[in-house]
Amino acid sequence: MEGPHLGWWTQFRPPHPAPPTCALRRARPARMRILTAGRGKNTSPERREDGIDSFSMASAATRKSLLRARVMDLVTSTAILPLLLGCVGVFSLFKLLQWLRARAYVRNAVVVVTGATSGLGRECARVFHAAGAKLVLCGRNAEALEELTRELAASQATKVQTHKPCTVTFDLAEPGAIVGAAAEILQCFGYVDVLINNAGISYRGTVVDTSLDVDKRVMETNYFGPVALTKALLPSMIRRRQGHVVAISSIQGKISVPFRSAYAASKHATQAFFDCLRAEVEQHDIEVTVVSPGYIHTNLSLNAVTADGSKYGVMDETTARGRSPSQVARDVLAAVGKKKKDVVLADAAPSLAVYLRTLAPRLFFSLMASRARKERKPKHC
Ligand SMILES: NC(=O)C1=CN([C@@H]2O[C@H](COP(=O)(O)OP(=O)(O)OC[C@H]3O[C@@H](n4cnc5c(N)ncnc54)[C@H](OP(=O)(O)O)[C@@H]3O)[C@@H](O)[C@H]2O)C=CC1
Ligand SMILES: CCCCCCCCCCCCCCCC(=O)OCC(=O)COP(=O)(O)O
Repeated sequence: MEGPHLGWWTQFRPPHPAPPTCALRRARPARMRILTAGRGKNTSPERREDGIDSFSMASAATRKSLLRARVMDLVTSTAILPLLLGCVGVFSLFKLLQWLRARAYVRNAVVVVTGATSGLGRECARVFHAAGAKLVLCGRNAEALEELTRELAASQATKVQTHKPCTVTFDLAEPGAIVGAAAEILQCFGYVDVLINNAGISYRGTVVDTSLDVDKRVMETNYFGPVALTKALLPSMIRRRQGHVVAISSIQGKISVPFRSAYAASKHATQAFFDCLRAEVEQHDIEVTVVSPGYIHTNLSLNAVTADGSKYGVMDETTARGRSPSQVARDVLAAVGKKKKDVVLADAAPSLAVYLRTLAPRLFFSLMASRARKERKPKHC
């Protein structure tokens, strides 16, 4: 007998419902087995007490559905496992091919890294060198560049053939230095395959207190310098119909947080410029990748400038708790190898904040205002 609570749907039940497959029947919870006991006695394929197999008693239609159920059982028990293993195999093969292609892309490629003397730039130099790239290391400090070159030349923990890097010393914030530096870069190996615009400087201060010179300095280093260098190297890439420009931006190129006006503005400008460039140079087969990391454990906060242009000189907790620069450098290598166009390398909250800024701007702005109120109290403002 059916319980009253089961009654309403039974009138829609087909006259000869297909019995559940073995797998399903096994999975059916005990409560349901009790509720359905006594129902559909004629259609149950189980052996009754009098020993008569209900299969042999069933009508033609029921037999057909029983047969279908048994075939399904067979298919699921025999085909699903090989099918699953096949999918895993194809996926692994695809990933392996992708990895091999990415590795081949950077092997023997001429890769320019700006800001190679510290943090993410130095780690990029290490991972691209180990991947077989011909490096042009750029920075302001010639001695630090030479030291890194010696370190890389001495390192042998790689199976691919490595190359001795070339170094070029210049200041990205000096507009007059860029054209000469680009010529020097081109002289190193004769051409450039990948330009990684990594060098940058951060900032701490209020808009009200910050001198315009500081805004300009941050923009020169983070925006106009990389833009000038890219423009200087682009014609040779276009001539060869080959090249890849990478901009190390920041999650602050997508969202703006208080007391970072100059830095966030420079990174937003970077995102915009390189997005435009990507669209324009696609016809010349040139790739553009914008990378937007969250906090990385580097010297960025130590080297940041403040409202009056002096050095901030503090290792912020957020920076100290940031991702390891070597991991981020490996992610940059992977992004370049896969010719990714836009990559965010940040934790969940900043990544979600990017969507919040677009989908619920009022909420995002009030969160930022409350962040400003909290941060204003203890320090630097
Ligand atoms: N650390 C972080 O939390 C994050 C960093 N980023 C970005 O990563 C990039 C690398 O920064 P990171 O490694 O963290 O910081 P670091 O301060 O450790 O390194 C910055 C590098 O940029 C170089 N640089 C600074 N100013 C100039 C200049 N005027 N001309 C030439 N080179 C210059 C520095 O050279 P020098 O040694 O001579 O000072 C140094 O090599 C930056 O673009 C930064 O905005 C993005 C998101 C998060
Ligand atoms: C739907 C839920 C969404 C939750 C979102 C809550 C809002 C969270 C705000 C997060 C702000 C994150 C700021 C991240 C800043 C950052 O990672 O910057 C990277 C840098 O470039 C570091 O530079 P800095 O000089 O500022 O150290």
